[in-house]
Amino acid sequence: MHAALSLTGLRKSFGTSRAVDGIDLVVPPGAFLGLVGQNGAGKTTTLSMAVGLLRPDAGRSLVFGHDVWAAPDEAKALIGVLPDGLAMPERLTGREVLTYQGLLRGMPRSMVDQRADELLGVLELDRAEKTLVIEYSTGMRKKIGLATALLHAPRLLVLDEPFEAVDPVSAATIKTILRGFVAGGGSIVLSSHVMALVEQLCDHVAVIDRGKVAAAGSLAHVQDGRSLEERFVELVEGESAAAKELTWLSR
Ligand SMILES: Nc1ncnc2c1ncn2[C@@H]1O[C@H](COP(=O)(O)OP(=O)(O)OP(=O)(O)O)[C@@H](O)[C@H]1O
Repeated sequence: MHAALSLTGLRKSFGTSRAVDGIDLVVPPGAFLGLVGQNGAGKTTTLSMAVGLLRPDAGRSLVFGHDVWAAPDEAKALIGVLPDGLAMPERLTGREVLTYQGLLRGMPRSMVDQRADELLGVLELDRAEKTLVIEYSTGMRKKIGLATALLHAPRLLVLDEPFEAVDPVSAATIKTILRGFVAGGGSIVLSSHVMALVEQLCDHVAVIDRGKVAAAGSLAHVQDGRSLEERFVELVEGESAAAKELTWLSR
């Protein structure tokens, strides 16, 4: 059986700075993997290359065995993506965004309408009916982005910080949707800075540090008997930085 996602030797430099430095990662089918790492570690760059939004300098990304660059139609039909800093058609309403995306994917209009109704309802995007995306809050943009990623019922979801700026009620809804997606046989890769959330939701973890995989595997394997936060700090050697103080703030 093919892996849901298989990354081999992914590399990307921006100018002289190497953002991703040889990432190898396998996401088994049915896995819910949390990708964690410090700011600038290379998570977004890795995920963008994994889904075919950014061309790597070297390496491959296979989605259920389909190369995202050599066989983009097959690969992209299987993935739903919530990219970082989502570029959206700003002058459309939330419903129009879903209709546009659904029709672009070749879905029948009746199916697009029915799923859009359900997604807007479940994600409580009531205002989305009439409000243009340009007027959305950050959290609403995340939610309509997630709805877009789910619309065509993909087999793999790749979500860049899906809970960022989302209120607790909506976060609970999103967690339920994602758990249901995995229970139904789907696979998920999500990036997050919130270790508690990764521990709560994910069964696999990959820790990225300075463009490389510092640790990857089942949650229990990576935790190695400690909390994910403790293990993370240890792996990325961030303890000394975390302990630094601004002495001039003390009175
Ligand atoms: N388009 C770009 N041009 C130049 N440098 C970039 C570009 N995109 C990313 N970088 C650099 O690549 C490195 C990795 O960035 P990336 O956004 O992948 O990190 P990240 O782990 O997602 O960080 P964060 O947690 O802060 O979102 C950083 O040093 C960043 O400055």
